[in-house]
Amino acid sequence: MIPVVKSLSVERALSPSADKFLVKKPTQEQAEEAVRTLILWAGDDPSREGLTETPQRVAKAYKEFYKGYDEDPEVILDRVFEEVDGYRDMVLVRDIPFYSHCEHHMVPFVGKAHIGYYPSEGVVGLSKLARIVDVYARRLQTQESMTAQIAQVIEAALKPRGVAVLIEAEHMCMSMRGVQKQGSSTMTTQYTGLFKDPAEQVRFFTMVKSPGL
Ligand SMILES: Nc1nc2c(ncn2[C@@H]2O[C@H](COP(=O)(O)OP(=O)(O)OP(=O)(O)O)[C@@H](O)[C@H]2O)c(=O)[nH]1
Ligand SMILES: [Zn+2]
Repeated sequence: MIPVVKSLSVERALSPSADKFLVKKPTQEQAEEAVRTLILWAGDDPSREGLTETPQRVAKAYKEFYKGYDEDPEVILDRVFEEVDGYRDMVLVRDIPFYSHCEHHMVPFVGKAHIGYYPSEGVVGLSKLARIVDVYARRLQTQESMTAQIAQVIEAALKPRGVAVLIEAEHMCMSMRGVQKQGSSTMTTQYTGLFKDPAEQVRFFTMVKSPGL
């Protein structure tokens, strides 16, 4: 859940999934000023030559890192293909790479998502599953909420007989700072419908980890 930013006036929805948390978006100038403050906080001089254009670049990069706030996953999953000649077995898209930022430190966590589902009324374009991963990855959240949100939106849009989402990632907040445990990875899973059955979970996991192309 995204907390209300009380110091900002109620004006603009932060994201489609957070309609009730309305905040005013700062101007480009305000964003750049905030970056200058952080450069000072780091101990450097924002007016030295190498750093003068940095605030502008960081503000631009943030637009890319967090563009998921401007995207609606339900629109992405809008198109369902019903003609699949009776295909009913699992559809699995695995090894979808993503870059995200944890909401606790705003430091990257990087990994792969695997999404499986059993179709009922139709199938969705395969690329759309990867796009859904990016929508949530490009917002601030925890790995757990990202996993749950991906499963929920597929469930709502496709009404499949079951959805399985597995995410594995390395959190830079655990490797480059804090506890400093390089190479540890975190796995999260969310299962609905048929995937509540442990045998289905084993099948999903076996397919995810089977040798690739
Ligand atoms: N559950 C969960 N925790 C996360 C995620 N990303 C970062 N964290 C953790 O968030 C926690 C924040 O803990 P705090 O004690 O409030 O902050 P901190 O002092 O910076 O913690 P340390 O990382 O232990 O130095 C840390 O344990 C992080 O490892 C995530 O996606 N899911
Ligand atoms: Zn973190």
